[in-house]
Amino acid sequence: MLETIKKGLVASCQALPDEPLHSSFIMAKMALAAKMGGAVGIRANSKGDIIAIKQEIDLPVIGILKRDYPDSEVFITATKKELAELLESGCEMIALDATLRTRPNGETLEELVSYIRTNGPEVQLMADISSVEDAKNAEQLGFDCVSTTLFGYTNETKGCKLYDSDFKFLKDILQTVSIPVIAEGNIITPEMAKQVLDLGAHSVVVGGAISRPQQITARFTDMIRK
Ligand SMILES: CC(=O)N[C@H](C=O)[C@@H](O)[C@H](O)[C@H](O)COP(=O)(O)O
Repeated sequence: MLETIKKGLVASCQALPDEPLHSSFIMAKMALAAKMGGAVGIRANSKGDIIAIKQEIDLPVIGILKRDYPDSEVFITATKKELAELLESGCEMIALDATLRTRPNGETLEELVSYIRTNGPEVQLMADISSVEDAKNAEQLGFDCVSTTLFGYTNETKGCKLYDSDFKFLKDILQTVSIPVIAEGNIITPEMAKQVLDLGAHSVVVGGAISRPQQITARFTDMIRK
């Protein structure tokens, strides 16, 4: 999958239960629209959405499974249970929270990596990271790539945006690891997508700016009200 998405756009097509477009049917159509627009890969949440997307189009999929646990802040593919479900979805790559935070049920990131390498050796692994330390650790554990997904979404990085200080965080990660770095999170314009690729990102994942109409609409209404 990494070869297919090189220097291309991956569209994240996700709508959680509290979002208006929550529906595997709609996510599959969203993915089709993204393909028609030139996306080379899809990032999607849940076995049901991924299966629906795979029935609609032939692009490779980065699968995740978001689930909240009471004993941990980790919610993107947190435990082996989510990995097992994703292995049944047919996705080419699995992304998981690779922060150094404590996981639910005391499971460790190392255990999860070895679970996938044993049970789905053909599936590539993306580390969703929030810091330079996360990135280093993920490379050591043998992840195939890292993504800047969680920068701005942990207690330590709350309020940060990937584009802050001219994408300083992305530049730091690019200097830290030698595995491919995917730029993801708050990339909201075509210019930003081009910029992160020019900086050296392997590919770029865009979510809300493509597939969350409520976010897109708010960008217009916020500007009009100013
Ligand atoms: C932090 C978190 O839960 N991120 C999720 C990860 O899959 C998605 O909700 C994001 O849409 C995705 O990362 C793309 O980012 P953006 O929608 O900003 O382009």
